[in-house]
Amino acid sequence: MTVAVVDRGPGSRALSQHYRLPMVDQLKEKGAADSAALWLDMLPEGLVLGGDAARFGHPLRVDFAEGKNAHRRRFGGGRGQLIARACGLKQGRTPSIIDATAGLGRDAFVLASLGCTVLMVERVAAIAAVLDDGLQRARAHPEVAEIASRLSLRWADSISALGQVVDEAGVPPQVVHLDPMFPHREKSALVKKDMRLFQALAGADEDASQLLRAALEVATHRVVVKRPRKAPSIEGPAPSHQVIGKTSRYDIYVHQSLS
Ligand SMILES: C[S@@+](CC[C@H](N)C(=O)[O-])C[C@H]1O[C@@H](n2cnc3c(N)ncnc32)[C@H](O)[C@@H]1O
Repeated sequence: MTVAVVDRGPGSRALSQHYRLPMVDQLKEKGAADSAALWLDMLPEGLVLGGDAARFGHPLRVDFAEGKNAHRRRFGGGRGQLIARACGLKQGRTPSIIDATAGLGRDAFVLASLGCTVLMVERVAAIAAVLDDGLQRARAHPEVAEIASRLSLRWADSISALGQVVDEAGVPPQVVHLDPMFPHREKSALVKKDMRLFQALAGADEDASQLLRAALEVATHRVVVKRPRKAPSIEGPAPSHQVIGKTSRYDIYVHQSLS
């Protein structure tokens, strides 16, 4: 799927060079000539990722201070929620975490809001670009700046680069969090439009078993993998145990317990 950067001057050109994405002339209006194309546009409210509205719905933007992220921060259930239990945040523990499938950073933001330092890794350029933009704005936002100071981002493929990312960070993570895409079942008309955009860009992450292997090599304590509740585990070693919620579950692969 092609993603082009809308030409709005030097900032957008730098973005296109950094992520090696083509530019599109503003006058051609964001890929209107090609309904399969997606675009990144630097607007006053932040970097937005969009495409043909009938196919993909509203453009996406990462905003850690508003919307779903803000709601989950206020009412999400703190350390009682599934992700916190899976990552071992019991009794005040705040492990260091790599989120090796960062996406829009929602899970990483939850973990950072509970006190963890989280290094996010995302391999799709356009997703990494909107996530980085959201992170920069969060660092300047009084309500979430403190949380955002615990988040960092690398644009890389975790399968090939996790070892190098860890070397650069200087300390191996205690926990690696994985939430690969899961192939969707029949009811594609019911798949939310922003998910369709995401699926068009990220695909079905069919190399998840290689990702699990790479994660197991770098995590000192555990790897946690989010799955739909009834989905099979990722091909590879059997999980040590599971934490099961209403719609999703975590498979947990333990090297040693978190103290
Ligand atoms: C389901 S989404 C993750 C959503 C994320 N947990 C959140 O809260 O926003 C999966 C993401 O993982 C990314 N991904 C999958 N395999 C990856 C890999 N090997 N390296 C880096 N990113 C990967 C995909 O590009 C996609 O953006």
